[in-house]
Amino acid sequence: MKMITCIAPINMAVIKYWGKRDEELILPINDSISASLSTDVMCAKTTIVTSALLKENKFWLNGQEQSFDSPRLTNCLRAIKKRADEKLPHLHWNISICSENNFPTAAGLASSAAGYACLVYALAQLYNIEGEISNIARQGSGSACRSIYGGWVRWHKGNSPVGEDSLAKQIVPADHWPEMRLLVLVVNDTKKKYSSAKGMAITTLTSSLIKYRANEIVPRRIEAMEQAILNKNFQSFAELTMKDSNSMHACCLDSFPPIAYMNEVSHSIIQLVHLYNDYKKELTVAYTVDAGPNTCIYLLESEVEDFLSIVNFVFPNNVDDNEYYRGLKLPSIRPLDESIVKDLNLSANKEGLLKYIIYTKVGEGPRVLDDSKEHLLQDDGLPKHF
Ligand SMILES: Nc1ncnc2c1ncn2[C@@H]1O[C@H](COP(=O)(O)OP(=O)(O)OP(=O)(O)O)[C@@H](O)[C@H]1O
Ligand SMILES: C[C@@](O)(CCOP(=O)(O)OP(=O)(O)O)CC(=O)O
Repeated sequence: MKMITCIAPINMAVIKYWGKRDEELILPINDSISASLSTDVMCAKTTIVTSALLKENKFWLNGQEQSFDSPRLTNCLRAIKKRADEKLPHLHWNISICSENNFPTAAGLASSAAGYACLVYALAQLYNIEGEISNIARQGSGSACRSIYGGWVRWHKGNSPVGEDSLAKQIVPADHWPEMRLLVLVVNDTKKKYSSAKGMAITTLTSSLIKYRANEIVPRRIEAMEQAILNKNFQSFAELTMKDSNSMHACCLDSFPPIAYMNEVSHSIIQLVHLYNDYKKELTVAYTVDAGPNTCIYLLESEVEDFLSIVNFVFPNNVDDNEYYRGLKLPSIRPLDESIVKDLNLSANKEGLLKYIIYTKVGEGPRVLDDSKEHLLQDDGLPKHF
């Protein structure tokens, strides 16, 4: 019997992956860049057990048994096993997988990225595989390849038709830009209508704008973004981040039928960011939105207090603070200055448009949890809480 438990981070893209050139192998039409986010705040956790006594392969996600036959899971498992030493006795035993996300699944918070990065990383440990595994995680979910590394990561789209060069590389580690923080403004954490996979398939098939984005816009923008990160140039980073998010959502709206992931709340957060940056006379906060209405704000630690007091004024809530503010410890949140309310002509929305706010930072890649108390499975391959 062998058992392994790992955790892996979600990541938040600043240059977005949107569109595939190969659906089955999950090969993208453009490079993308993201930051992996602290596993202390949000992570997927996966335990795998393999034993000669297991009668069949099993998979549980967030306490619910799932089919083991999903093509994405099968592809990852096949690709990993191909890299393992044929003589490993346990390579031919069945496996039990149990995974949990400590944040909402399939709600536009990159659960598939953390989930498949964790699965592939854990499988690689189980079968003693060394070296590049991001191109295997990619076959679970494209963005998962970036979660194989910590810090700032670039997914190179590659040119090979079979995808061996479509892999992620770390640009710089997590401690390169230690002041960088993220506020995830959770607008809606229910399951969305179009998964990223479905949405980007419609865009790739029907949008003419996406071709211009992939061939002209992103190739230029990606190099500028890499430089902005290397030089810790927040002005350039913020401009590129916001423009790229807008570009992805413009392509979604250019799809036929159009896909609208953002809602009115996302749009009013975006307007607020622009208003705030104009007021500060420089770009001090940057928004980015994935395939859902939740809006993520990249900002430096020194800006968190000011920006959050504005967000709280514009989006009042009556939720208990311990429930509303999640993640890292926030600086004290103070009421907004009357003068700013006047200068910016701010008005408060009705209560409850934001469900909660996650405060986090750039973090490390996947890792093994050695403590046996962390395992989600028992020796017999069944979940502990079954
Ligand atoms: N911990 C996990 N282990 C394995 N698979 C997972 C895990 N978490 C999520 N998944 C898979 O990812 C799917 C959700 O992916 P989807 O792209 O719809 O949402 P998301 O990743 O939360 O949002 P987005 O990618 O748009 O930010 C789940 O239905 C499941 O198949
Ligand atoms: C908007 C995005 O978050 C899209 C992520 O798409 P997925 O990686 O979830 O899609 P599949 O490859 O089909 O699983 C942008 C990004 O993370 O780059």
